[in-house]
Amino acid sequence: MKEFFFVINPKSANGSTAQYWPRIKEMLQDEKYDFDYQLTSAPNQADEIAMEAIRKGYEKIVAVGGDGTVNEVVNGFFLDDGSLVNPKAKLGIISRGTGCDFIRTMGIPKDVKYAIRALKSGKAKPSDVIEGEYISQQGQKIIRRCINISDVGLGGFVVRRVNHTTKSSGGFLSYLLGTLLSVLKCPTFDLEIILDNKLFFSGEVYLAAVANGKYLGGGMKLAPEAILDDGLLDLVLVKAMTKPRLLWNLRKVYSGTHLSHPKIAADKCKTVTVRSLNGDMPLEMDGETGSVKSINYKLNKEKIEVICE
Ligand SMILES: Nc1ncnc2c1ncn2[C@@H]1O[C@H](COP(=O)(O)OP(=O)(O)OP(=O)(O)O)[C@@H](O)[C@H]1O
Repeated sequence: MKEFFFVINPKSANGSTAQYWPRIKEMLQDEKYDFDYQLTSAPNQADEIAMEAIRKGYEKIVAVGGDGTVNEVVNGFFLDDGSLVNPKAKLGIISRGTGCDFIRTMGIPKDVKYAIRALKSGKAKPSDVIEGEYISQQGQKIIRRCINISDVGLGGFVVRRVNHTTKSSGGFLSYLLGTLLSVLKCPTFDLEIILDNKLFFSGEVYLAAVANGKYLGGGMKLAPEAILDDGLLDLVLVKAMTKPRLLWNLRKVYSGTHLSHPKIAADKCKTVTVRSLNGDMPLEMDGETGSVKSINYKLNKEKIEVICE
């Protein structure tokens, strides 16, 4: 059995990974890596590919793509009941996305050459995994896991917009522009937020985020106090305020200095329920979007080991 299995999303980084993968493969061969690999041929396939590789016995599964690919591969590590397919399996990341937000908190190099070297370090750190449970628009109960951040409201609005652009100006600018335009259009949402079974807030908000990592949107430090393996969820609420005020305060989110703002609330907890009091709200989980009326968050019962420097 080879040491590594790479799952590559050729469509990531604006489609450029398709051309760049042969170069990565060459670098891996030069560094004498022992590996097999598979490219995805459609969306939402990376989780199945990762799970099959783990079942075959590979213990180092490396996602090559953006936050969406990392999300899918993470989902491939877990059975429906939240237990690991193989507790010895570890996640590696070669980031080829535009957002690249999870690796910022984990400290995985963005530069492919260094990311490849980090895979050899043999070091790994545990990360919590967020579990979101909701009813799909088709009426099915869905359990989806995410490793970085999930949010309802403005975040889903932004990601939907950005995912429909080419993202050719890079993550920072694409998400900044997407956020500015979305703020102008996005309404507030009348929500009820329940933390550890107690009502935390009820009223109009732009965004309710549940975080494990600190960053989203190509470098916005939305949850500066989030710690990857503390066994807690970080809730960040952006309550209703005027749009000029929201735009003005956006700069503070990049430096993570927004938590003291009177219209921001943040807390740590074990479980969060976000319930809309008027219709569906946009949902985002690690950059993948949907639409829900209510969602329950908790931490998955098992952590995932992530290979890092
Ligand atoms: N072969 C494929 N063809 C079309 N889409 C794919 C394929 N493989 C994966 N996808 C989809 O591509 C989307 C984007 O992937 P990903 O998020 O990894 O890249 P990105 O958008 O460039 O990065 P980021 O989310 O960090 O900005 C995901 O929704 C994924 O399901």
